[in-house]
Amino acid sequence: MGDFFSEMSDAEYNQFIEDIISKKPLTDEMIRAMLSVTDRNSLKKMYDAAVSVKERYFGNDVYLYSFVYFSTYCKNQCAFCYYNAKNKIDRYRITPEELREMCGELKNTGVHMIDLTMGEDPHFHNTPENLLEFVRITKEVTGLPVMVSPGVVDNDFICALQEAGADFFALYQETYQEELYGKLRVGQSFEERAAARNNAKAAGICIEDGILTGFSKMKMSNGETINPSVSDDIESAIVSIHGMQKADPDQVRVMTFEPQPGTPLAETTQASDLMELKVISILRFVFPDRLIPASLDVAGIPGMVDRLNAGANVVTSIISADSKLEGVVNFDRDVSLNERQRDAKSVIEKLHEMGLERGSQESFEAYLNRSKS
Ligand SMILES: C[S@@+](CC[C@H](N)C(=O)[O-])C[C@H]1O[C@@H](n2cnc3c(N)ncnc32)[C@H](O)[C@@H]1O
Ligand SMILES: C[C@H](CCN)[C@@H](N)C(=O)O
Ligand code: SF4
Repeated sequence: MGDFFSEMSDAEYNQFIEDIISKKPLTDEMIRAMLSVTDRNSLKKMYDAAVSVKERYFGNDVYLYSFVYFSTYCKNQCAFCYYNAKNKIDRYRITPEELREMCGELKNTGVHMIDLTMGEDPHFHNTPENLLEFVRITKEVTGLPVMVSPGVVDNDFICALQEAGADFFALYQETYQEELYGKLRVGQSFEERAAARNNAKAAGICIEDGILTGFSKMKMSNGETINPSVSDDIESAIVSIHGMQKADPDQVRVMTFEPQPGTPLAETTQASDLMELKVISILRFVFPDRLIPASLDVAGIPGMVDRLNAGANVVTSIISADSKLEGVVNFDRDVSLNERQRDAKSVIEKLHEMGLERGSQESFEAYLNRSKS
């Protein structure tokens, strides 16, 4: 028995691509069928279709974001996250002076935007001026657009971030399967998280939403169980893709959950990237003209190649080679700093090998301005 792509004639396959480009919606049956594809040739056809759609809107342009994880303190206890408040790890918080120095180094590396990310650190959550100062420093020193990833903050804070110069607000729902959400973002309101992203959109800031895959075999260290139909990646992805559509995000992502030491989900079996690659292609079919990241945090530059070849057009989590800062998933946590290959120069070299180009800063900022209007 064939699958969604193997049964298509060449004419039907080309028509499928044209339908996607003209934004014909996918049915749940189509999404389920695509997520169920396992045959290598059919996967290649799915990825190639996604790349064809991406090329129609973005050509060979790829955009690069530098990642500044400026505070790893957090008051939350997300079951999947290394920086979970209960995890006994070394944490850091950089100073405004250190940020200024880092921005000076990042300024001319070829990145299009700086992503300022933090745990939900009370030092910034209880005193918003501390984060607003970081946004202003980054804008002043680099002159580049700034993404903020502060976690859930109230509307006044969001409006102040917009006034301080924030261009993008990243806040990932992880899943729109609310029972699964409750097991992942323990004690955190689903509605408040979604509302913060909507408030950022209303404040005129571009927004990024995102989901995780890799929970089909989740194992809670406290012995708690979860209904397999709730943690099933295919059903969760379908619910989540529709959930993300509601807020009309300017960027959408998917990442593979990587179990982290010292966390409630540490014993979960690490899933392959396959589901992430399929979801990237389906995100391209559902959001044909939007930014879709390939995160270096999950599988570095080798992983970036697969994700770009599945329809992504942004490379994120770029960390300069000598940086002492962390990633989030940190696939390379155990690699010594100077062996980490997540710098912009290495990324751009690989893009050229792939026949891709670093997009112009003008085209990136034109996208931001179109999205904000
Ligand atoms: C951007 S970082 C921190 C920003 C902010 N504290 C927040 O939670 O939104 C948080 C994101 O990284 C991703 N993440 C965290 N731990 C992960 C893991 N172990 N595997 C994959 N993705 C992970 C999740 O999507 C999560 O929303
Ligand atoms: C998850 C992080 C992004 C936050 N806005 C970063 N490590 C990434 O993978 O892009
Ligand atoms: S995902 Fe964000 S909020 Fe959750 S524990 Fe990690 S840093 Fe904190």
